[in-house]
Amino acid sequence: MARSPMSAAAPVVSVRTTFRHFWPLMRGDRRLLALGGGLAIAAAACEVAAIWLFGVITDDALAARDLDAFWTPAGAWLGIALVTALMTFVGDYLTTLAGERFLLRLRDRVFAHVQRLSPEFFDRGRLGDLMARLTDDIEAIEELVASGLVRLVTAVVSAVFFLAAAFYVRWDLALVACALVPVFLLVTRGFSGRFRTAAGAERLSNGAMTSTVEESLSNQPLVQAYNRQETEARRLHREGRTWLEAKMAETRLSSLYGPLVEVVETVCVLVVLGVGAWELQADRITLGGLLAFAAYLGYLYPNVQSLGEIALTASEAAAGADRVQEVLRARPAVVEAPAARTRVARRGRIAFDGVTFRYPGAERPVLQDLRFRAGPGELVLITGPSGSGKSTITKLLLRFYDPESGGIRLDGVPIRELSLATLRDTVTVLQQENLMFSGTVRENIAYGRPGATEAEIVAAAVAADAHDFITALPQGYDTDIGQRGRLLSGGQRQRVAIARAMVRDAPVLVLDEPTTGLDAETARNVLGPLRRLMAGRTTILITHDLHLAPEADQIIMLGRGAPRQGRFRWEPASAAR
Ligand SMILES: Nc1ncnc2c1ncn2[C@@H]1O[C@H](COP(=O)(O)OP(=O)(O)OP(=O)(O)O)[C@@H](O)[C@H]1O
Repeated sequence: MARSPMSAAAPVVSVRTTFRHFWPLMRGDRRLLALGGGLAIAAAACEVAAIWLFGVITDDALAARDLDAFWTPAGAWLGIALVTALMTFVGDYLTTLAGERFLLRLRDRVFAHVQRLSPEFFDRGRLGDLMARLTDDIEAIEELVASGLVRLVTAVVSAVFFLAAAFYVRWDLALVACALVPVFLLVTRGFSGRFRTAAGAERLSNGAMTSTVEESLSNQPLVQAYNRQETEARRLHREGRTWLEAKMAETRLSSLYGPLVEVVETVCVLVVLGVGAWELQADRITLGGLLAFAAYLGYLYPNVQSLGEIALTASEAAAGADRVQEVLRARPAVVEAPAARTRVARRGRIAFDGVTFRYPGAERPVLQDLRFRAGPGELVLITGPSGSGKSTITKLLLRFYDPESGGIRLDGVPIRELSLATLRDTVTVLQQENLMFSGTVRENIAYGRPGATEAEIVAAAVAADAHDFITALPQGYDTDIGQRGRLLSGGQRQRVAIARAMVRDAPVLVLDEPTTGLDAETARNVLGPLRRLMAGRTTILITHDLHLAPEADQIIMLGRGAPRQGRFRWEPASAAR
């Protein structure tokens, strides 16, 4: 497996940097988030009032054995409970809505970025790991930037409320209760660094496991044909074990944290109750006052505890954010010119002017001083041994990479000056493997040009000799062709791909080994549709198969050194040289 361009362990970025980086994406929903947070804080204020009413009921109705004194505070308490319930519901709803919208925006942004990266990025990285970054890791960021922020603010403000109320009831007892804070800070500090490392390891092994599942499942025909099910199961088991260990290391920390803080809390509550009992005996506090005080502590401590948990979640989010930011830092191999042209003549004249190219990091160039020109209706056949750089020509023409020296022109305009969309709109590539999406035959043909009419789709299918087999399918053009079109035969997929290229109707056509994988008869049969597709267009045909050589206007032979080429009618004798 090639080394991934994304390192195994992403560089560590602080929680603050993560927050600063992703907060701008919250724009548009900040008010929603603030409203959600505001309601959560108001609900906490209501809790303070409710506890105060509880103290009033204890002293005025229960301790004084006076039922009349019960009704007013009880009614107020019920009213407050209803308002709190409503505010909690609306607050939760708004916070979640803001968080999910942030997530949607973030995912869209990362996906749009990923779609601009060169194929190189996908070739070197592991797809499953990238998928994990686009799902789980992005969600972790949401927990830091949106819902985490609201939880943090709410917990801080609530803690302040309950602490202030406790101080109001008995400041000296409240001071005893505050003894928790430094212990709590020390415990949290000790945990969060370790938790961050453990969470990073867990994210990483999660990515590795997803990659293994993705790879194994997408290669199932190979796995089953070679009886390698057990190897794959072992591979996944190994990754699963690593994940289990990483998850347990993380859980050991997160599960230890809660109980540890609770023990500290219990000690504090017991000290407060002990001092309270003494004060009660000396008549310096009422029973209602003491119970209300204890209740304020009962609400204060969970908030303090959740502050610690938020610190741990933030560490986890930062670990995920590192991995997402690494994707965002990846740069495409080519950059669009600032004032790129969006119009070309669309005639399809192409010129390679002394193109030399080497892949990033490669020692030797794949192509050296490649020169040729071609115009509408012409066929350039490119041949040569495997690995000689034939498919690389397509990648350069589509500008997935820029040449090291020399240049490529389209209708007289250097392709570096064109917008990528304009350039790629002008060129249709029929790839070696006919890539399909799951969906219907119609959708797959129309993929060539969004908005293609029914008549255009059918005409393209007819020209591609695909119409007859499509209408014989159970639901005709509406038949689902399965994952990556696997319910169709190789030859049928080829024709659907030709129909898709027809619908696209671009002036330049690149056929990359169009008959690879087809048996001799099927290959002969697609020649007709291919010729119809080529008619009037500038065609580059990359092939080992020299069937179409006699029709070529130019043949370029790639190999070691400079390409050999000629503008000639094919004569088998010259092929041997
Ligand atoms: N993304 C890449 N990074 C580095 N080297 C690459 C990359 N893609 C291809 N190569 C190398 O460049 C050379 C040319 O590859 P290319 O796919 O253009 O060959 P080809 O002539 O089309 O081969 P085939 O006939 O087998 O399809 C090969 O040696 C290959 O190993």
